[in-house]
Amino acid sequence: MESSAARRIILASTSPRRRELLSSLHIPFEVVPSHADETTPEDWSPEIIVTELAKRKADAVYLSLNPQDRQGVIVGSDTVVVRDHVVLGKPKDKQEAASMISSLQGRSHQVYTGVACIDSLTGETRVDYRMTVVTMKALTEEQIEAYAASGEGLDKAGAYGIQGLGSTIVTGIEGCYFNVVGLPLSLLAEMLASFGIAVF
Ligand SMILES: Cc1cn([C@H]2C[C@H](O)[C@@H](COP(=O)(O)OP(=O)(O)OP(=O)(O)O)O2)c(=O)[nH]c1=O
Repeated sequence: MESSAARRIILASTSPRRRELLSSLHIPFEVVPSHADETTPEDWSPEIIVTELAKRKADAVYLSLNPQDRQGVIVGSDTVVVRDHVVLGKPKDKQEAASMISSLQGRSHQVYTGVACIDSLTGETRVDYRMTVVTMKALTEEQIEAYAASGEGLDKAGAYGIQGLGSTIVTGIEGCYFNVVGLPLSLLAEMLASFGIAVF
């Protein structure tokens, strides 16, 4: 298998979480923020939304590279929370954050993350996703307001962060933890391996 040092990895993301998660694989990478259009038709399923948006994010960076700089593998990713078939992205303010948490507490929901990898040398693209079930404890109105007021969930799908204070309101998960935080590392490692990049 080709050495990972021979291929660049470009993370097409503005997310500090995705950067931290990718760092934990101990492979060199660079970050190029991607500003793709994230609007989607109403009737798209969560699977289609996250795979299509992951691809759009990776594509935007691919297209921004000079043809002579196209050597690395570009990684794009997108996360949504789904409750009763309703897709929740990031809240627009603390009020919407409180209403999202109110709808998620005391029950389970799904978190979908799509990952797209583009080999910028050949244009070959792989896209896949993972789904994790997250269960949240029942919360009082005061607890919901206090958590929303912390601001932690404002830049996160579903208005919470399982990796922060949100850890105290999540009672369990089924599936990949890293998928909830925005980058399913076991899936990513498989996708990189298919491009000849071994993480160990
Ligand atoms: C549910 C959940 C989501 N999140 C985050 C992961 C994603 O960064 C974010 C969902 O928004 P995304 O639109 O997937 O990503 P982003 O805008 O943060 O970054 P990018 O530039 O790559 O598009 O929510 C957590 O950090 N913790 C959680 O528990």
